[in-house]
Amino acid sequence: MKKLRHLLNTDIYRWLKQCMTGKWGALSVIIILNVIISLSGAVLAIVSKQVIDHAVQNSMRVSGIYAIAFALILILQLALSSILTLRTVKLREAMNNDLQRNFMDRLYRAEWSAAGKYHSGDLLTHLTNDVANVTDGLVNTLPSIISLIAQFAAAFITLLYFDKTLALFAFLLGPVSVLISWYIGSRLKKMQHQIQAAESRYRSLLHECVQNLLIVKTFEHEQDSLQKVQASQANRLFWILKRTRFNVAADLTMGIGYRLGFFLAFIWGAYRISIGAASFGMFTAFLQLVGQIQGPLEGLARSFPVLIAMITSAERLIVFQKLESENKRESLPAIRDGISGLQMEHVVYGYEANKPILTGVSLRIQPGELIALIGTSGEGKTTLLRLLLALIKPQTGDVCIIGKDHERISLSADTRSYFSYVPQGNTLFSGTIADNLRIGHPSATEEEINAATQAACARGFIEKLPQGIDTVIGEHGSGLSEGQAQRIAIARALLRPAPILLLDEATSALDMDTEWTVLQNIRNLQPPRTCIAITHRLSVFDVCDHIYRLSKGQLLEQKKELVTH
Ligand SMILES: Nc1ncnc2c1ncn2[C@@H]1O[C@H](COP(=O)(O)OP(=O)(O)OP(=O)(O)O)[C@@H](O)[C@H]1O
Repeated sequence: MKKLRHLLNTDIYRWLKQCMTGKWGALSVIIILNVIISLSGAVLAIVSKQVIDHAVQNSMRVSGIYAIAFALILILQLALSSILTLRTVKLREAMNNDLQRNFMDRLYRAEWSAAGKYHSGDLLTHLTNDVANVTDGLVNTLPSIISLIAQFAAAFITLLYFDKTLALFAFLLGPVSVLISWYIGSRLKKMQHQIQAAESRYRSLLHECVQNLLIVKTFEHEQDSLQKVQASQANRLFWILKRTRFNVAADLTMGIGYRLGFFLAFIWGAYRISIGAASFGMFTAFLQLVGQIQGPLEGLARSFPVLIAMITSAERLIVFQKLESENKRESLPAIRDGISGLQMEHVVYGYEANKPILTGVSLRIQPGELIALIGTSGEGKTTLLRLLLALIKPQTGDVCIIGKDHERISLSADTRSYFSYVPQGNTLFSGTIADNLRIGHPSATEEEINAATQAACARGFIEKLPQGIDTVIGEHGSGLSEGQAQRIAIARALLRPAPILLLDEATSALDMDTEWTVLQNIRNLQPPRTCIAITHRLSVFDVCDHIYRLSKGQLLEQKKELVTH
């Protein structure tokens, strides 16, 4: 009973129905085409009986007319099959794209801390395998099940008309098939979850190996890495083979049953001819119809694993639908373009309960000030920026933006539009330098781009590149030096029309003079921007208005003279 309830989980069906919104028409056409093609099989059996019986009775003209009808049905079947293929591919691709877009949308809307728990390889498995399983189930398997049922019903009724005993015998196979399929289904579902989990682990590993190619090579880690891949492949193979063995055993059991049924029907038909109870035409129609009853039953049993894969994948995708959303309103607050300050009061935050990283941080930054944030590694400097970006929320305390007229705006996903951010590490996309810069401001003019690259000390080296700003760079800025990539990331942040700039060791790869010039340029921006720069360099302190040190979860202002000497 519990298994039954699990298989009939209404959440899944509600979600699948939602996936089909706007596509019922296209799916209906596919179902109708499938049903027509299936039913034409029963018509073909009746027509073939007429062709043979009239030929045996020497009425060749009537037999010929039926033969033409037979040929026309075959042509119709071919034509409808081609249309069906085209329609199915179109709907499948549309569904695939919608589901993938919807998944990405959920991911972007979800709380950063919740979405960040997933490995990128796992997310890719959801985006590809699970989405493909759901589309395949809805677009291919579902219409095929309906047409198989129609085919079964039509063949059964026709057979009932010709021979009641055989029809009832064939019908008995129905409930038996359903029971066997149900048993197979409930066992397969568990295996399918294991397979998808193994697939996710495998992809995650491959993804990391490819991303860290440089580390693997320079640490001569090739053999270890390949061994890890092999172990993960073995685990994945174990589950795939387990499922395949189970499927083969189930197929074999059913196959033997169906072939035995066909054999008995054959003997029965031969016996009926021998006693003169059936014609030769009836005998051929007979065998076709028995095939058309058993075929659907076999087909239905084969559809079961695909349906189970669809349900399992739907369950995995639904988990993402339930990730907490950020509640973004997407309206731009009024003072976004003005100068803003910041205030933090007694902020406490920890990623895990009872393990606070920030234990009572208070800070006030006046509009237009440039603040240096220092502290030993792991003290929580990046965490503080994440709080400002509302990627995480303080457990207690208050953080707000102070507007030009001293109005307070509490932080939320919406106030992210007040901030521009340069995170640690290389965060460039593959594409041209211009594409990367326009992430900061999609409609930026050439003058704005020039001003931003100039302020970030990036204009000089960009102009020396043969393609200039249209130079194509690789993944994570490959083709550029670390310092050049950092300057493009800073220019991208400067282009964003946001009053507060957050720099997380954004100048760490620059030489001291360039770093100093970049910060000085930021200081001289018009309109001025409030800026927090996390840095470990003493040289930049004289550009800053204040220096704060994060230590043991508390923020303390440092005198410049004390830090620099
Ligand atoms: N997503 C996360 N989940 C759990 N713990 C985290 C997470 N990110 C950081 N931490 C932990 O929080 C603490 C502060 O990390 P944070 O990155 O803020 O330090 P930091 O001062 O910026 O360090 P660094 O100077 O090395 O960049 C560290 O102990 C780190 O292990």
